[in-house]
Amino acid sequence: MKSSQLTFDNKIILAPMVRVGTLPMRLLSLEYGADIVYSEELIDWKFLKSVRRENGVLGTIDYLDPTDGTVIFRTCAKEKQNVVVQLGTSDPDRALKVAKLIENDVSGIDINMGCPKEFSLKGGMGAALMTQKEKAKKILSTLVENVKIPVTCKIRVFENIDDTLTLVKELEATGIKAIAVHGRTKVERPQHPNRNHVIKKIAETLNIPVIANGGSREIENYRDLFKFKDDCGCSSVMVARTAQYNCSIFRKDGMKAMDDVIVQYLKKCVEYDNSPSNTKYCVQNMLKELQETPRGKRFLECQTLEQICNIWNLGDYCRQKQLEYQTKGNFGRREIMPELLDPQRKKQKTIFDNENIDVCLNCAFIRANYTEDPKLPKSRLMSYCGKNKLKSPKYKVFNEDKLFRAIVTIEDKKYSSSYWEKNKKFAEQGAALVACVSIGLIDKCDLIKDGSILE
Ligand SMILES: Cc1cc2nc3c(=O)[nH]c(=O)nc-3n(C[C@H](O)[C@H](O)[C@H](O)COP(=O)(O)O)c2cc1C
Repeated sequence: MKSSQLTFDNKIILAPMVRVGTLPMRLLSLEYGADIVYSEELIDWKFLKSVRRENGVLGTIDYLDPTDGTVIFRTCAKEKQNVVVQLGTSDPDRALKVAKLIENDVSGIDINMGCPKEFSLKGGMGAALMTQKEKAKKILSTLVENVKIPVTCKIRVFENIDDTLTLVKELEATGIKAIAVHGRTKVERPQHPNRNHVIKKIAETLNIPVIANGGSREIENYRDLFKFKDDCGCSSVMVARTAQYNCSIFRKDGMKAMDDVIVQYLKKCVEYDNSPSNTKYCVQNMLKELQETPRGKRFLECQTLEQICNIWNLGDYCRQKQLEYQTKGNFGRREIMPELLDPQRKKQKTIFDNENIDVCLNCAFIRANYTEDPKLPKSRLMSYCGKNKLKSPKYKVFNEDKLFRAIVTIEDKKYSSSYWEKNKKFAEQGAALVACVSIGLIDKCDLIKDGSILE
């Protein structure tokens, strides 16, 4: 219904940020006080090949890559009224197909017209659209005419104010509900001053809400958000980098300490089974130079959500939650749904399944747990075989999507870890670890304590 549609005046908004604007960050920003949260930029063709699934265990709606089950976009009811998906596109028809796919799950669609990255420009997306006005207008008008949720776009500015004003007037005429303006040109970087006066001119010229962006350098606390937006003559403000470092910037009552924010963020990551790599990336952004401290270095070694949580004393919370989810059913990120597998991957999975593994544990190899080489699982296994006059262990490595799993064979018995490692060496160590536990060279309880065993 029109009356319940998202509006864009007097709003404080989390800006679209690749890898940062995933579900846990969006939900936490809303909890702290953001009015609207934008997703990271999602490329149209990735969305188009995705499959929509309602995840009953997590209570989310997932758009999954059918070839490997990875999450392209995850959303949930808690953000439904406030989330805008940002699309990277160069084609009205593709953009419309995506919009129709997602229009019942989100509250708005934004078109990225400001990204200056080579990948976007070469694909005719992002800032390339600012110089291909007809195409830009066609994308926006196609969406406005055919989808029931508001459409917005996010641009940068031209060197010349008049060119910028001509562009925004034409974009406004397509029927978009708001326009976010990052006050730098395509070639300018964060160290260049933001052209607040140009944003102001745009706000004076247009009738739709103009969302001021680009002010992170001048935004250190909640009050600064308002100073920046007033300086730009806008009623709404969108913030990226300041929120990337500490999303409690949205709190009226002042910012929270970094560790408090990390704890709240990690809880959301566990609750919504965010991928360890994405979680790690976002926490790294919050830690900044603190990554160099002993705690930061321990954090950098982490490979699983549980290991990351341990550092902020949330290990028990993480284990409990994961157990709860496991008993409810399949919620795993990398659990591949057989019906979605393409024929090539089906073949690979079958090959792995047919290996008839004798002992399999979900066991991650954590390099930091082994200070001396002779203590490494592979070395231990090798010396065990030598002492007992057995043939040397034989390793077979499997590779899927830049992730690795190995099987080690000792005396015709096959051992493997079901955890996919980031490289071949780690995969072999993981398989050796399983063999060591099974043979009794390493105590399973120790592995549970140090976070290597994940179930
Ligand atoms: C890590 C990161 C990722 C970003 N990803 C996107 C994106 O996906 N789409 C987009 O339109 N802008 C993206 N931006 C640009 C921001 O949305 C914003 O326009 C810019 O950082 C200026 O705002 P700020 O001064 O508040 O940081 C990104 C910026 C950062 C720092």
